[in-house]
Amino acid sequence: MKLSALISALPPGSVVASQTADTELPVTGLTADSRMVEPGNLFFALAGVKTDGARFAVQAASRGAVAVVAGLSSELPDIGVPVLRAEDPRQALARMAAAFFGPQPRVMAAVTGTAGKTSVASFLRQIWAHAGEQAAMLGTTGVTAPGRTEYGTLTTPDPVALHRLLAELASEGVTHAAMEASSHGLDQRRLDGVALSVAGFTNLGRDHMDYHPTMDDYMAAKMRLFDTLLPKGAPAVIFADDRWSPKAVEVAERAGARVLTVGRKGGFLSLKRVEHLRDKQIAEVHMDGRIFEVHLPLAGDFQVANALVAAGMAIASGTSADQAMAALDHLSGASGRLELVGTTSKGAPAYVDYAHKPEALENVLEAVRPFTTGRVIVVFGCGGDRDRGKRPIMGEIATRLADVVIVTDDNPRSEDPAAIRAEIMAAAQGATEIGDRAAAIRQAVGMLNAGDTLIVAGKGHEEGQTIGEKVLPFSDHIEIRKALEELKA
Ligand SMILES: CC(=O)N[C@H]1[C@@H](OP(=O)(O)OP(=O)(O)OC[C@H]2O[C@@H](n3ccc(=O)[nH]c3=O)[C@H](O)[C@@H]2O)O[C@H](CO)[C@@H](O)[C@@H]1O[C@H](C)C(=O)N[C@@H](C)C(=O)N[C@H](CCC(=O)O)C(=O)O
Ligand SMILES: Nc1ncnc2c1ncn2[C@@H]1O[C@H](COP(=O)(O)OP(=O)(O)OP(=O)(O)O)[C@@H](O)[C@H]1O
Ligand SMILES: N[C@H](CCC[C@H](N)C(=O)O)C(=O)O
Ligand SMILES: [Mg+2]
Repeated sequence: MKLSALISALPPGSVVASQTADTELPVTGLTADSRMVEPGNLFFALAGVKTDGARFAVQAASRGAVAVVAGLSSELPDIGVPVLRAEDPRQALARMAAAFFGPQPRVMAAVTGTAGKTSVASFLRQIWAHAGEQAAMLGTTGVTAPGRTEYGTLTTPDPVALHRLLAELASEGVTHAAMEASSHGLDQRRLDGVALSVAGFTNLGRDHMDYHPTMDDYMAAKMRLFDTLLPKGAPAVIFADDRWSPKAVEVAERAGARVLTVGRKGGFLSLKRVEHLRDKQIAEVHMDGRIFEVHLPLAGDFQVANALVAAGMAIASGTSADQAMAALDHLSGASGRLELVGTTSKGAPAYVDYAHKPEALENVLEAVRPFTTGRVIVVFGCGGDRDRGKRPIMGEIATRLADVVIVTDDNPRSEDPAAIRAEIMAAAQGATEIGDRAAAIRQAVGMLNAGDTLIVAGKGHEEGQTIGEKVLPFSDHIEIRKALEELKA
């Protein structure tokens, strides 16, 4: 593709080429990482959290970059290749990547919120598939599409990886794709080239306070999905019962979206009654004067919320209400989201859950209480090199809502694991500290009596424990199963 074709994918004037630039040059690929530049690539010099890509423009040029895109005030040495100046180089990258790779599934849906994104994206894919569509999802757990499942690393991939993937999916016949929009992804313009048909919002709680200076800034990043990325008049499906819902509705309405609210206070899908059983819930949902009885085969109040957001997004994107509602009776939970891994011979269940932030932990502990006649036992830790402020908050929540709390390690990364545990323990009166996560799980499983429930929180679907630079194989599922077997032996 010619450089001129990529430039014309952007709004006029948003990128300016130096006079010497030959815009008829062919571009062989796009990248923001100088180490990945191949001859003929267009290199994007982006200012990042750790460093500034401008420092690597020389390396990019020497590896054969055909031109460099940089910010208006970014200081570049003379690198001997044409420079394009962009007002918003991250947005230029996203839009050019979309133009470079071409096709996307016809119906693209994105969901944002602090908790529930993976679950909603997974449910939406399942509803579409149930309705006979070729459907995919991409997010924290990787990519799931007809004939492919791949483990991923980022919740929202960078634009180049994202658009390469969307083009592949489209060429494989996928017509519907649900993706997660993380606040990092939205803030860093990773989704700015996606042609959205529908967007969703679940809730807002404390997360990533190491990256976003305030809650308002965090909310504003999430709201880019509605006020910048969603085309005017397109549907915005918003969970109505969260503290931040009114704000989300206001932003989406102001941006000209067709706002559809779901939940107890929802106007589009209105939740009237929920009956909680141990591993299923029966919900009565009203829509347009019609009454649907949903038998959701999942535990946890929050899964009803996620199912309603997903159903709302499916209906808003063309699935019939009958098909969407019927599909809810057949949903499987996303891997590691309040997932029942096994039970003891006395019938006590052991769940794996991905709660790694305060509200999620609160929700999951509250969700199991109604069907726990004995004790709620929780094993959890907090990740290193991530928001430190959440550690004591999670310690307090665990001791308030569980009967037995075991504090352990969860991806200490470059930090001292004992110091992380100490920050949690400071607010977790009466908790036990066992650093070795496998030993913590074994101890918790060994304690289970009839009527008790175990929650192992924080790692969900993860398959490794990151200690320093190393990722050691680790799975909560495997450790729970091992401990249950030892108990039965
Ligand atoms: C903090 C953060 O979000 N960082 C992301 C960001 O990196 P950055 O631009 O800030 O990188 P940087 O290291 O400062 O470097 C600046 C620029 O110089 C370039 N560079 C750097 C070194 C070099 O030798 N040559 C070179 O060209 C880099 O490629 C980059 O373009 O942009 C990169 C490209 O898209 C991402 O890979 C990277 O994600 C890192 C790996 C990461 O861990 N991100 C996490 C926090 C994240 O994004 N999480 C969210 C949310 C998860 C959730 O829901 O909880 C997600 O969507 O996964
Ligand atoms: N609607 C919800 N409200 C509150 N908590 C929820 C909700 N949905 C899920 N959770 C909790 O959050 C955890 C993560 O859920 P999920 O993976 O669906 O969210 P996510 O937004 O994708 O999270 P992440 O940003 O970490 O990828 C679950 O294991 C559960 O504990
Ligand atoms: N996407 C999240 C996942 C956190 C999962 C938890 N196990 C941890 O390591 O903190 C993050 O990178 O902040
Ligand atoms: Mg997720």
